[in-house]
Amino acid sequence: MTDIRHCAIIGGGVIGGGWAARFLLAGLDVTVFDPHPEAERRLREMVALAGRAWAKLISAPLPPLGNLHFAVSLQEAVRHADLIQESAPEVESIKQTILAEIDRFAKPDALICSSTSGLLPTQITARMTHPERFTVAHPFNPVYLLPLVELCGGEKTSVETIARAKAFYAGIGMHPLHVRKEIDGFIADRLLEALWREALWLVHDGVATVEEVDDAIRFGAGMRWAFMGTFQVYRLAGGEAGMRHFMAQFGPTLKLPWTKLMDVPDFTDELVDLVAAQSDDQSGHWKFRDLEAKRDDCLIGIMRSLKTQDFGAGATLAGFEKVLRDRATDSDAEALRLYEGRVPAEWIDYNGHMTESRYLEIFGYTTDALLARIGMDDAMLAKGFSYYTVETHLRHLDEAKQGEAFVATTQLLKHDDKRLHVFHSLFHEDGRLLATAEQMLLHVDMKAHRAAPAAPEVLSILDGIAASHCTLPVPDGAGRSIGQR
Ligand SMILES: NC(=O)C1=CN([C@@H]2O[C@H](COP(=O)(O)OP(=O)(O)OC[C@H]3O[C@@H](n4cnc5c(N)ncnc54)[C@H](O)[C@@H]3O)[C@@H](O)[C@H]2O)C=CC1
Ligand SMILES: C[N+](C)(C)CC(=O)CC(=O)[O-]
Repeated sequence: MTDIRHCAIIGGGVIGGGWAARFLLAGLDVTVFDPHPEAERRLREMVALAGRAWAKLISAPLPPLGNLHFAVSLQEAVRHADLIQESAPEVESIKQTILAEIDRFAKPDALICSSTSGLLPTQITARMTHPERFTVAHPFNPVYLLPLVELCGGEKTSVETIARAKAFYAGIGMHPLHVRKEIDGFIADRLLEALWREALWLVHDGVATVEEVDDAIRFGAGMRWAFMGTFQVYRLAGGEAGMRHFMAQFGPTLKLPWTKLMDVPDFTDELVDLVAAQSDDQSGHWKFRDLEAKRDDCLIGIMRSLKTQDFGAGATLAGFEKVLRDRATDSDAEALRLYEGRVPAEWIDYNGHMTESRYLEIFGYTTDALLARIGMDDAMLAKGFSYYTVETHLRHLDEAKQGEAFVATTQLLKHDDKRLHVFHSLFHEDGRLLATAEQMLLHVDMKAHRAAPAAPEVLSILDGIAASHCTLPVPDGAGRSIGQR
């Protein structure tokens, strides 16, 4: 763990939102400045999406979520931050102004990073007084899932800054790649842009639709790129004779007019309309958030599978889970806070306090929140799978009055592929324990009307929660029956 605990994000769009989510999930506090009126809503939605993704991805105890705050000015956002992640629009003059302002208001020891996709660090830091503490930290969308972050310093960036940034990003589950030469586009976007150019030409020339271009990637090379990149893949394509044979055989084709390389198609209205219309044909039936969730689920599948191979991004994930396990102390582990609210007037009975059935109602909502947390979502229901509660032992311990606030927490006692044994606790806002409910749930195949093993992704989330909750003491009252002293 580094000394960085509080991060500021300037520009909370697609990338700033992704950073906010990754930082918060890693337990860091985050302050965001973005003048756009919709920025906070969009960013909070992204944090929710990322929380869902991490719950599915990571089988290790996560630290408590960091605190999220929206500042009304850049100065307010950066003044207490240990790290500032500039994620404003990709315009050199905007970045120069913002970085100069960050430099002016940040703490002297703050690390200043930019998410730029390809602008030169020396250029964008031209107006900073202390560019030695600056580095580009270029992420990939979705930032909360993809581990790569390219670090590229400018002429004045210090060696310590790069070392500090490397340690920080590695500590939040990323793979920092130091781009040692300052170049436009760094490494990854140079490659991505070459592919993007060729793709546009293929559509422009009527050779293929956007869908056909995507199919050419996703059913072939794209799958192997995910874990081997280009050089390792081509080494194997050279057969036993390896890279030398591959180069001898396919080197000459590079001279054939296969690619357009530096030619950029003009972004005429016709081309933009063509690409946009074909993209609508391909994906217009998807709601934006659903397509994001599908992308995330596919990435999670790839990363979890790579983890079993201890290879590429899977090895990074395994390393991060180890860090999380090592970092988790008994005091870090805590029951999940799943449901909170206030006692409404209609819940009050003739005794002047919350009536008994409402306790079970609250625990029912708590169970629903737990099921959502472990990935038992609408898609799972649509497939015909759910959890049913088969037993509850409810203890009424104290009373709550109208308007009083409460919070319900859950400790996972035990689980296997079909059973879920949980212990809910209901606390009054003043800290009094109001009630507990110990429940057994069964995973059910609703079409077959019988218990069935839960999906591996659900079980892996449960494994992650169990890894944390096994350090908690057995709650007082667990395993009790009526009349027992
Ligand atoms: N979208 C992508 O795929 C990737 C983008 N990047 C880089 O991340 C940076 C941000 O890009 P996106 O998030 O895609 O853009 P975006 O348009 O989604 O977000 C930019 C945000 O900056 C805010 N903003 C504008 N002026 C501001 C100011 N003066 N102060 C604070 N906030 C301001 C906007 O309101 C907006 O919410 C760019 O440098 C981009 O090159 C890096 C990797 C991938
Ligand atoms: C399009 N882009 C240049 C902003 C893309 C990136 O920088 C990285 C990514 O996520 O593809």
